[in-house]
Amino acid sequence: MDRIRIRGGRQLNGQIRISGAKNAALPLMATCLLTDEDVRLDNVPDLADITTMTNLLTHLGIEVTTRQSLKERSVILSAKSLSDTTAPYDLVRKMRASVLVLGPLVARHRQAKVSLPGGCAIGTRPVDLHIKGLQQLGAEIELDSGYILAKAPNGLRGAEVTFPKVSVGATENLLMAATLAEGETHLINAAREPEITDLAQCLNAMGARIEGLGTDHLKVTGVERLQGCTHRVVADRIEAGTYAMAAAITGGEVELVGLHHELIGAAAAVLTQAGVSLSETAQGVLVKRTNGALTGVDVMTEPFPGFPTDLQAQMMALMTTADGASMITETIFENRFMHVPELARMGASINVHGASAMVRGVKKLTGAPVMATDLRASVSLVLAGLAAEGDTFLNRIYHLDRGYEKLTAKLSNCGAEIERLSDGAAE
Ligand SMILES: CC(=O)N[C@H]1[C@@H](OP(=O)(O)OP(=O)(O)OC[C@H]2O[C@@H](n3ccc(=O)[nH]c3=O)[C@H](O)[C@@H]2O)O[C@H](CO)[C@@H](O)[C@@H]1O
Ligand SMILES: C=C(OP(=O)(O)O)C(=O)O
Repeated sequence: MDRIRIRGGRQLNGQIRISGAKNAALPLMATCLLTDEDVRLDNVPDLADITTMTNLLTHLGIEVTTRQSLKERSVILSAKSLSDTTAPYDLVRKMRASVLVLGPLVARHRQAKVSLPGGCAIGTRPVDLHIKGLQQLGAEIELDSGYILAKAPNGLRGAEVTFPKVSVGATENLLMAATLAEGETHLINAAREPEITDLAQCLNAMGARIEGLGTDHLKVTGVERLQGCTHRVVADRIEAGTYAMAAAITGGEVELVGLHHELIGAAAAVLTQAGVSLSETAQGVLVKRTNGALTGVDVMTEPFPGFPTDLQAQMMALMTTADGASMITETIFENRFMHVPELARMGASINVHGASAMVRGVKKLTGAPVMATDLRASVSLVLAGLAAEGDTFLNRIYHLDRGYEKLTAKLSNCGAEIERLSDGAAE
């Protein structure tokens, strides 16, 4: 199994091009199930999760063509006919976002059989809100042998769906399904993440009628059919936030290219408080420490526009060497502190009490062999390794391949000493 070796202590200086967002590209790929015309997506990141979604769509009978130019990758998806409406366990278990085919399949093809995704390292992650919402749109749903069996023989019909809890995935599934439902659908207490706005913009370009973009009340007037379109995937604000924190933890200066300042949102406000300056440039955002030192700040994860849970682990890594203490509270997932014991092995001082972690800044971290069980926890250990004295060896790096395109190249182009070691390479 591959590992990453990081020799810490190098400042990051230079430019990093921000890729298209994984969490936008995945639901966008599922939109092809809503039309028999081609959906072309530009700025699609080259990631393991995109390959998993490609494999799932191919399994369903979609023709997927990938075009790679010097700068970026495009994917053309054609769902002229489907050979299957089943998303099997073996594909769904690899990636929870596979459940996003449920809404589009039942809306256009009037039936779907999708494996229940099950829990994962960060929490139990049920899909009850997806199921209840689709039932409110008229789908008949049963659970059988680990599968969601959904049908809507006469098509879906619009309804008012109030989510009891904000869910990104449930909002996306319902939004896609509602585009082809008869009549009006109101999604109330909908998630407002920029990736949802990106999805709604793509659906509108396909002929959907969605209003209220960027708000927690999406109104969808169903249409009979959707057409193809070309859409550019929004930049990855989580990747950008991660590299902003990498620049800050090493005391360097990095320009994040291809990113609008507003997209970083609450993370930018927290970073500013911690002593990191983010200024707009012609090409993106320049990140550096404001006055040399980092200051401990309290952070609580929340649905957008709050501080994203997908940056919590990286923020914690940043706080390990800040002056003073920082209280980090995770409110979205019940088990998203797996990075804590590994950061502690590198010399961090962190105490967890329930959903909060108290981080007391230390003078330095030291390199160590570490591993993590999810994507963001893994990358937080990369950040710690960049700042640590000595060598860090990161194991189980397949998690990183799910969400960080060209991670080692992007960091080493900015002066990091980081390399991927193939199985058997000497330490
Ligand atoms: C592919 C993708 O975009 N993944 C993101 C998406 O995941 P995902 O869409 O799975 O996350 P949700 O927003 O749905 O989950 C938020 C919370 O709601 C709970 N919940 C969710 C659905 C449901 O039916 N019932 C229920 O109880 C979850 O367990 C969790 O505690 O949003 C998360 C929260 O910003 C991010 O961390 C993930 O990176
Ligand atoms: C939790 C994440 O992804 P997923 O929802 O695909 O597990 C993530 O991107 O941090």
